[in-house]
Formats: sequence, C-alpha cells, structure tokens
Amino acid sequence: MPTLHLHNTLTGRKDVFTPIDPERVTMYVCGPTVYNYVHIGNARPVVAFDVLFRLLQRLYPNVVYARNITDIDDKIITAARDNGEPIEALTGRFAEAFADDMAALGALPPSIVPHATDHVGDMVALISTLIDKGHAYAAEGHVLFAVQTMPDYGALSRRSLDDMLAGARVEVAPYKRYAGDFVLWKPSNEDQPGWDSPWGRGRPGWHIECTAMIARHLGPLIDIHGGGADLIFPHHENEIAQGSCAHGTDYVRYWLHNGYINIDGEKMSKSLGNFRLVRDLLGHFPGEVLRFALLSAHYRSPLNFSEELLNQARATLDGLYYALLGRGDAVSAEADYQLPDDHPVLAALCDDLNTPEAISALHRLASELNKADAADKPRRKAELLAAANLMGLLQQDAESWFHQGKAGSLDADAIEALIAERTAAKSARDFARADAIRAELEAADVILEDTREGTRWTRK
Ligand SMILES: Nc1ncnc2c1ncn2[C@@H]1O[C@H](COP(=O)(O)OP(=O)(O)OP(=O)(O)O)[C@@H](O)[C@H]1O
Ligand SMILES: [Zn+2]
Repeated sequence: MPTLHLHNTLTGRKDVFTPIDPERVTMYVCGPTVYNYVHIGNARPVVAFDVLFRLLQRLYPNVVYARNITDIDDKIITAARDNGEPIEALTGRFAEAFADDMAALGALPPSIVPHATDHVGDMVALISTLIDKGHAYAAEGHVLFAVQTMPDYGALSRRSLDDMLAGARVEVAPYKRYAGDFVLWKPSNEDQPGWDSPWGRGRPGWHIECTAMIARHLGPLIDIHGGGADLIFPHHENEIAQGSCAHGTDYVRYWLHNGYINIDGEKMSKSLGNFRLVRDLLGHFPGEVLRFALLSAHYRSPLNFSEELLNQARATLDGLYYALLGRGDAVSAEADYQLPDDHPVLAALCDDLNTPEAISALHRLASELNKADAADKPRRKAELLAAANLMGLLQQDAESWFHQGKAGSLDADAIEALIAERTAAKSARDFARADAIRAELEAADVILEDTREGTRWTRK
C-alpha cells in the first residue's frame, strides 16, 4: 500500500499517516453555520477534504467522515429575526442549499452529517464532565472553560496565553475568572432559543458543539480533523482543550488546514463583502469547473480567485474531456481496471494531497490516450477515468460535457472568438486544444470548414 503523508498543523511538518484503527479511519471537518448561502472560499475545505475522503477510501476498507451543520448560533438568531421566520425554517433551507451546492461541486456526502441542535444533551453532559474534572466553572448563567488549568493550551496555534490576550478579541466579562477563558454555555433570554440545563435555560458555545458531536459519532480520539486556517485559533485550540481535558486523550492525531481563497490578495469573506456565492457561479459555470479551479492549487497554498481562473479551468477540462470523446467502447475495460498502487496520480495525492501534480499526471495520460492505437485506447481511457475519479473529476459522459448549456446558445461573437482561439492554438501546435474547440462548436451545432482564406463557419 502507498504511504500517505499529511501536513499536520500540530507538528508543523509532513507526517506519515498511521491510523489508530486501520479498520475504522475517522475524520471530521467543521461544517457551515447555516444562515446564508456559501461562497467559493467556504467550498475550498469541502472540496479539499472530499479528495482526502476519496483517497482514504482507496487506502482503507472503512472510513467514517463526519461534517457537521451548525444550526444554533447568534448570527442565525439575528438572521431569522430579520426575516421574520422561525429558526428551523431558516436553518433547514440553508442546510439544504449547502448540500445541493456541494453536490454540484462533486463532493460526496459525508458518512454522517450531525446537526448541533440534535446534540445539546451530549454538550450538557460534556460540560458537566469538564466542571467535575476542575477544567470549567459556572458563573452568572454561563459556563467557562478555565484555560489556565490546561498546561498545553496554545500548542496548536503556538501561542502563549500572553500572546492570545494581546492579539485576540477576547471579551473581558465580569463573570470570567481569567480574560482568556472561553464560553461553553451561555444564558438565553425569553426571545432567544434555549435548552434547560443545570446552569439554567441557555444555549451552547460554538466550540463545544464540534467536540460533543465528535465524541458521539467518532470517539474520544480521532485520526483527522480539518477546516480552514482561520479556525486554528480559537476554534480548534478550544476544541483540543475541551476534548483532551474531558476524555484524557490527545483528541485528534492529525490536524489539517486549508489556505484561503483570496480576491485581489485579500481573504474572501462575508464581512469584507468581497465574496462570490457558489450558487451564483453555478449559473455561469458547470460545477466541475469550480471544482477543478479549487484543485488547481495545493490546498495549503493561497489561491487567487478570478474569472480568468475559471475560464482556464474550463479550457483545461475541455482538453481532458476531448481525450475521452467517442470511446464509449471502454466501458468493460473500465469495470475491470484497478489503479495500481504505484500510479503517479495516487503517488501525488499521497504526498499531502498534491493536486497540481496529480492534474499534471492526468494531462500526460490524456496526451498518451490521444496518440494511442485504437486497440490500446479502452485500457488507457479506463486508466484516465480511474485516476481522475480519485479527485472526483472527469466522471461525466464526454459528449454531454460538450453539450451542456451550449446547444444553439453561442452568438456570432462567441463563435468568432472560439475560432480565433482555435487558430491560435493550431499555430502554437496545441492540437488537443484546437480539436476540443472544434468539438465544442460542433456540440453547439456550428460546422467549421478550414480554407486557404481562413476558417468559415455555418450553423447546422
Ligand atoms: N476565503 C476562504 N478561503 C478558504 N476557506 C475559507 C474561506 N473563508 C472561510 N473558509 C472556511 O470555510 C468554512 C466555513 O466557515 P464559516 O462558516 O465560519 O465561514 P465564515 O468564517 O463565516 O466566512 P467568512 O470568513 O466569509 O465570514 C471554514 O472551514 C472556514 O475556514
Ligand atoms: Zn468545529
């Protein structure tokens, strides 16, 4: 079996991945707070960890992947009030929209999608354990985690308590014994949703939600925990404090964090208003184009988002799908094909999910496929499909790829532009691209004729 290396935020280096129990590999990724539609930055952890989920399933017989839905939060309460609708109606709608958007990006459904509001009993029990063990205290309807009771607090983000107090927006509240203590439980007034607890009617803090759902569904110690780099502090630091102090374990073996999707060098975020919703982008680009764009950079590197990035992704996919056109004869070869353990695409992904390298390997496979003898094509097509499937790419029928959203929809300017691009591709000897453009035009019922005076076109 190939060796999987993963960059672990806890150790600061690429470590060899060794599961606690190879018969049941466990992974958790923090999911969305469901009060609006997600932007393409929020989609990055979903797509990156979907590739890891696919890879782990290739390597191990049983992988349990949980990604939660945060359906209780102050932003949710505010949004529901602003809309004048019940909280459950709002969260139900946006949880469903999230599932649809992520399916459009080709992300597999996780094994478990726990909702925070279904686990409040588990959270109350966990908080009680932390109080019993002397790591938490109740004060004025709140329960706080006492960070000074944990010697290793700050190990993940490599911050001392002094750094945290200086650098972070910690709330100095009268009920806190120490300014860095964080909330496990807070009181709800009559207008706010709440649950009965030993500390009065209230609701959980955000960090305890993930720790309780992990313990319930995956166990007291899990293999992999992922999320965006903005979650390292305080969210994941606080999860470690809760989980390790309650269970007496290390809580998580491998911490993985994705880099940011940026716009003009700045993190895409709701607060800055520089975001593009997945839902809107899907009106202009197939989901696979968005997925490919997200995978075109290594998951830990920053990736600048632009229209150009998406156009590039579409053109590259055109070239790869072109290699798969008209070769439906490979169906039986495909069913029999097993990706070998030393396959270059598998090797690239096992190197901390090196998707740019894996995509280069797909290009090499496609160009060999374009040049191969007819007899050899079915096996090569099966290989390209199996390798791409590890990244959730190229799984559509190639003919339909070129037909989608195109038929009759190209105006004369768009046709002329594609013809100019094809002429340029031919003079650059990029024949695969040139042929892909011809196929794209054919799919839109445009016939090309190359003459000495240039390329003429007619509609079928
Ligand atoms: N620009 C980005 N690039 C990559 N990942 C991101 C980006 N913005 C948010 N994420 C990730 O998306 C996931 C969902 O996060 P969350 O719902 O907290 O988004 P958010 O922080 O509300 O978004 P925003 O930063 O836009 O306010 C988290 O794993 C977070 O790290
Ligand atoms: Zn979380």
